[in-house]
Amino acid sequence: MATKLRVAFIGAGNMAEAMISGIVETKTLEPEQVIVTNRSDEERLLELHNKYGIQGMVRDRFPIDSVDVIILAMKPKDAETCLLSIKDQIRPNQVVMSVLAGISTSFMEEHLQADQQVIRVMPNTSSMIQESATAISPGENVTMKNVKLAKALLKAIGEVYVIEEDQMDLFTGIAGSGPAYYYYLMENIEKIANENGMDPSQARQIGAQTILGAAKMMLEREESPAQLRKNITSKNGTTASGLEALAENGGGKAIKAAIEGAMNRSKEISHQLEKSPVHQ
Ligand SMILES: NC(=O)C1=CN([C@@H]2O[C@H](COP(=O)(O)OP(=O)(O)OC[C@H]3O[C@@H](n4cnc5c(N)ncnc54)[C@H](O)[C@@H]3O)[C@@H](O)[C@H]2O)C=CC1
Ligand SMILES: O=C(O)[C@@H]1CCC=N1
Repeated sequence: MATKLRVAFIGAGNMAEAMISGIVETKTLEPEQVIVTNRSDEERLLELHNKYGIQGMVRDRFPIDSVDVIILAMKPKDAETCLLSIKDQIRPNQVVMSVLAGISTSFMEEHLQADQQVIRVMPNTSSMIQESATAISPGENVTMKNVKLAKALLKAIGEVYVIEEDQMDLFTGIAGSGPAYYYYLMENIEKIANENGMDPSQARQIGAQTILGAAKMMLEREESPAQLRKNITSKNGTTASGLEALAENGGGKAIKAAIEGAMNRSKEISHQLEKSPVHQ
């Protein structure tokens, strides 16, 4: 990683913090190489400065020319205004990365200068502990050198996959939103454990270790998930009963609906923005 590289986050919410935490804690960048901005919430900027040592400043005071990489981390609905506000201030050799759900590289390119280098990124909040599954799709003008730079930067927050942009909505449904499904599963495990007399914090440890073990098996073993499942399932045993109940209660259907729901929302955000008056 270039030692002098300077990176600015526009947007100081949960996702920006999760990424900053990974980048600073792994020492991929020194805190003074990272700037975070928002519109006006100085208290939040001070909080991030105190936690990570990075520089915080409100958007109007931020000298955008002073950074090499700009990471857009506001809500998708605020993207268009933000892109138009930076359009005339940025140079072609600055890279604009966006972590926004549903914001395509062509949308960014159309709202910036014609030759602007842009990269669409989809991380998740496990960035905070350097365990994100992050996808990137480079825009048309980005150089290979800057794709490599983006990969190196994002490696600080977990695993990085370069994917075709037409897979980005699906990736968002599986991985960007994905941690929430496992947290929801865990909330329910804790609830059931509590109803059956187990301390919720102990249930959380046990449930999380079980998810972690299964995740590691899928990453480290060659068997398919179906085979790994079969290996646990004794005839007339407990797992068979559990899986039967899961199927009878629409387990597979629920997982499909969740991923498709998130994927379709990502597509919908793109379509809504493309139809917006400023865009036309
Ligand atoms: N939270 C998550 O798990 C993930 C979020 N994302 C994407 O990250 C983006 C941000 O999400 P969160 O951090 O959860 O939202 P958030 O609501 O916590 O943070 C958004 C931030 O953007 C700031 N902001 C809005 N407009 C601005 C502007 N014009 N200039 C400067 N700052 C501005 C707000 O003040 C706020 O600090 C979203 O677009 C979302 O799609 C992507 C992957 C995962
Ligand atoms: O809920 C959202 O829209 C964002 C994008 C992926 C995760 N959180």
